[in-house]
Amino acid sequence: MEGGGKAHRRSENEASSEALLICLLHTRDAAKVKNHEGLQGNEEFGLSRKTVRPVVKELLKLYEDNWMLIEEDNYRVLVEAILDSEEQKARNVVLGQLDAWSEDEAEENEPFLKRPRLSSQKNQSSPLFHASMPNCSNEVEDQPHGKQKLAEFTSDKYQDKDIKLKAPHVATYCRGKWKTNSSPLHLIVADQAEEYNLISDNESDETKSPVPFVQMENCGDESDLHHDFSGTANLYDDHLALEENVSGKHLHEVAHECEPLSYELPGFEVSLPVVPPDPPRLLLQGSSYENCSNAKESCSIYPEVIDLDAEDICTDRGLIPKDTYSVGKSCDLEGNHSESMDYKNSEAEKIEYDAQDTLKLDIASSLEAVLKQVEEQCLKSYRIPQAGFSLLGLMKEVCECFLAAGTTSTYTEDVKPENEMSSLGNSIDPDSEICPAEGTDDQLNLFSKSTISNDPVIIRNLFQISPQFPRFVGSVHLDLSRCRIYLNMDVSGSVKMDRHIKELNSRAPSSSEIVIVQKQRCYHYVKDITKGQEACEISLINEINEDQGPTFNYIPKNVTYKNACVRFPLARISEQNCCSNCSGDCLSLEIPCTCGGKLECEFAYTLGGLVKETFMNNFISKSYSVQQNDLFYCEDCPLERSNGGILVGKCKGHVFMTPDRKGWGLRTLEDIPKGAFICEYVGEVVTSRELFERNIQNSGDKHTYPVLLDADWNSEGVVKDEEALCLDASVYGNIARFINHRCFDANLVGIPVEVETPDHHYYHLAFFTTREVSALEEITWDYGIDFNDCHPVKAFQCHCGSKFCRDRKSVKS
Ligand SMILES: C[S@@+](CC[C@H](N)C(=O)[O-])C[C@H]1O[C@@H](n2cnc3c(N)ncnc32)[C@H](O)[C@@H]1O
Repeated sequence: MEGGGKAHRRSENEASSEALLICLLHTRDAAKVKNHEGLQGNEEFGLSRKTVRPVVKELLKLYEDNWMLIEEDNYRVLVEAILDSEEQKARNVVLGQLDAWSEDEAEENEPFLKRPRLSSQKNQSSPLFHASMPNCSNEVEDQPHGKQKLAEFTSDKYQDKDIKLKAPHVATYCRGKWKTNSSPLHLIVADQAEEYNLISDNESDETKSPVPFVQMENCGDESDLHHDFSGTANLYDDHLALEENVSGKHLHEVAHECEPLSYELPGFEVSLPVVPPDPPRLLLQGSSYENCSNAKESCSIYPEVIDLDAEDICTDRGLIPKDTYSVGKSCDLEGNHSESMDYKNSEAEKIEYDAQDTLKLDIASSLEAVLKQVEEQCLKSYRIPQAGFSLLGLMKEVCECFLAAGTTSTYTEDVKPENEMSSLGNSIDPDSEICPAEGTDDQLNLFSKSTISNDPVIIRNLFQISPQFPRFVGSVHLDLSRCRIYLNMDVSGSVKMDRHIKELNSRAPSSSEIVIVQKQRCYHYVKDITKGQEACEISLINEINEDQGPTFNYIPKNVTYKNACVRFPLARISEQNCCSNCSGDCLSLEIPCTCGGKLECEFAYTLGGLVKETFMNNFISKSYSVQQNDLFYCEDCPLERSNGGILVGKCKGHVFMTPDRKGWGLRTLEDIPKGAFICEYVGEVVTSRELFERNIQNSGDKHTYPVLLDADWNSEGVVKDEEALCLDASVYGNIARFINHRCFDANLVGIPVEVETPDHHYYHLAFFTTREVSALEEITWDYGIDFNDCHPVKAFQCHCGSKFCRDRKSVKS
C-alpha cells in the first residue's frame, strides 16, 4: 500500500511539476507558479512533456519525492536540470560521439552531474568538502565540525570535598638508602569531556568551511580509512555518486555536498563522468590518522605516493581509473603499509561509471573536441567575445592564481594555518624539507625557495580558491598536465601542500598528477597509548625521529607486585583522621567535616577542583617530615574521580618525542591553570628489595627512577628498606612514566594523596600544576635527583634546560 501511495504521489508531482515548470519558464515568477492549476499542457516554450517528464521524474527520485526541494528557489533546480538536459543533447549532436546515448539516457545522466548553485551558495566553499565521504555524509550532519578528541586537564567540574593529602614521600635511592625527596614530583591527567575544536569557530561555520575532519572522524572504520587515503577516488565518487548521497536531504545540503568541482567553469561539466577522480580529497586528512588508528593501534600516518599517472587513469574507456587506481595505504602496528583502497570497493562502484560501459565518450581520444566544446559553451554561457578566448588559457590563469595564492597563507580570510597547526600540537618546522621532485628543473619551479612561506597551506583552501584545480587536464604555457603537487599530511591529519609544484620532464604530458608524498621527516603516531583503558585517549607522536615508542604495558591503576604489602592493619591508622561522611561533597558542608579539620578547616581543593594556592605553596615550601603528616583519605578527590572513570574526557595532552635529548616527554595541548590535577603516577607497587633485584637484572642499563611510597609512615618504627613500597613504572605504568625531569622549576608537583580506605593504605602520587602551563609546554617534574651524587642506577645527563639545573656536567657542556 505504501508503495502504491508513493507512486501515486510521484505521478501527481510529476504532473504538477511539468505544469509548474512551463509556467516558470514563462513567467520566471515563483509567485505565479504557485497557482499552477490549469497550466498543464502549456508548451509555449517549446518544451514538450516528453522533455520535461524524465527530468522531473529524476529530480523527484533524487529528492525522494520531496517536491519542496524542487520548488525552492523558483524551481531553479528543475529549470537548470532541463536546460542541462537540453544542452547535453545539443552537445551530443555536435560531438557526434554519443550516438549510443538515447535521449532518455542523456536526460538521466546529465542533469544530476551538475548541480545548480543557488545564489545563496555563491560564496560558499567548495561543497566537496562536505561530500568527501559519501557513505558518511549522513553522519556528518550530527557531528561537531573538526572536533578533535583531546582532553582537558582542568577540572572545573570537580566538586571535591576534603581530600587527604600527605607529605610527599617521593624518594630516590642513593648509597643504599632511600632519600625522601622534598622536591615535588609531578604528572599529568586528563579528564573531562570538553572537545577540542581543531578549527576555528568561523571555520566550523558550514557555509564557510569544509568539514574534512569531521567527516573522516565520523567514518571511523577501516574502510573509511582507506577512503581517506584515496581521496581522489572519494572526490570522484562525490561527483558521481550523487544519487547515493542525496537521500532525503534538503536541497541546499544536497547541492552543497554534491556539487561538482567544475561548477564555476561550466566547460568542465562535460568531462565530469570521465575526468579522473579529483585527487586531493583533502578531507582525507583529519580523519586519516584517526581512522588509521581506529583500525590499528599505531601507524605511520602518511599514505604512499598517490600518483595519478596517465597510465593509471586512462583506460580504454577514457579517463577512467583502473581498479588499482586509488591507492590509500593503511598501516599496521609495525608501520607496514598495505594497499587499502580498492577503487572497486569504493562508493564509486555503485555509480554506473565503469561497470556497464554506459559512458562511451572517449575523451582521451578527443580531448581537443572536448575543449572545443567547452569553449563553445563558455562563449555561449558567459557571452565571452570569441576572439582570443581559450579554455586552456583560462585554466592556466586559474592555476596561476592558485599558485600565487599558494605562496602566501593569507589568501583566504578564514585561513589560520598556524593556529590550526599549533592547536593540534604539531609544530611546523620552518626548515622542514620540501619533498624533492623528480625531474626537478629550477626554471620551472614555480616557487623559489625565497618565495616559499613557512606557513602551512591547508589544502582545503586550495579548493576554495580553485575548486577546479584537480581537473586541469592540460595547459598552454605552463604544462599543468605535467605538474605534480606535493602534499604532506601532518600528524594531525591535515594535509599541507608544500607549495612545490614542478613540472616533470620525464612524464607523459597527458596526465594530471597529484602526488601525496610522505614528508621526509619520519612521523610516528599512535592514537591512544592507553588502548582504551582511560576515559580519554592519549596519543603519542614522534616528529623528531623514527623511534616508535617504548615497550611498556599501559595500566590505568597501580598493580601490586608479589611481596608488596599494601594492606595495613587499621590499627595503624589514626581513626580520628578519617571522616565517615566523606563520600559526599565535603566541600559543600557548612561545617567542614573532620577531614578538613586536620587541614585547619582548609580544604586542599577549591570548588573548581584545583589545589588551593595556599596549600600548594605550603606544600612546596614545607620541609616534610613523615611523622608530622596526618593520614587522610577521600573518595572524591580528582584522583579518585579519574580512577573511577568519572572524569570522562578527551585527553588534551600527549606523549611526544622531545627535541632536546630527553627521549619521550609529555606535553599539554591546552593551557592549564595552576593547581590542576594532571595525573597519577601509576606503576607496579614493589618493595625496595624487589626493585633492587630488578635493577640488578637490568644490569643498570635501564634508568629506573621509582617513587618511594613508604606507606607505613604512621607506624612507630622505621620502615625497613626491604619493605618500603615503591612504584616502578618502567614496565607497567601510565602516562606519568613519560614525564621528564626538570631541576627546581618544573611545572608539576607530586602530592601524595590517599584516595582509598584505610585498609588499602598507601598513598597515591598525584601530580598538580605548580603554575599556569601553556599549551604545548612540556610537563615536567623534579625527580629530586642529586646528579652529583653517586647513584646505584646509572644517572642520565640532565638536559632539562633549567637555569637551576643541578647537573654540573650538563651545565658545563
Ligand atoms: C621517567 S622516564 C621519562 C620518559 C623518558 N624520557 C622516555 O623516553 O621514556 C625518565 C628518563 O627520561 C630521561 N630524562 C628525563 N628527564 C631528563 C632530563 N632532564 N634530561 C635528560 N634525560 C632525561 C632519562 O633517560 C630518564 O631516565
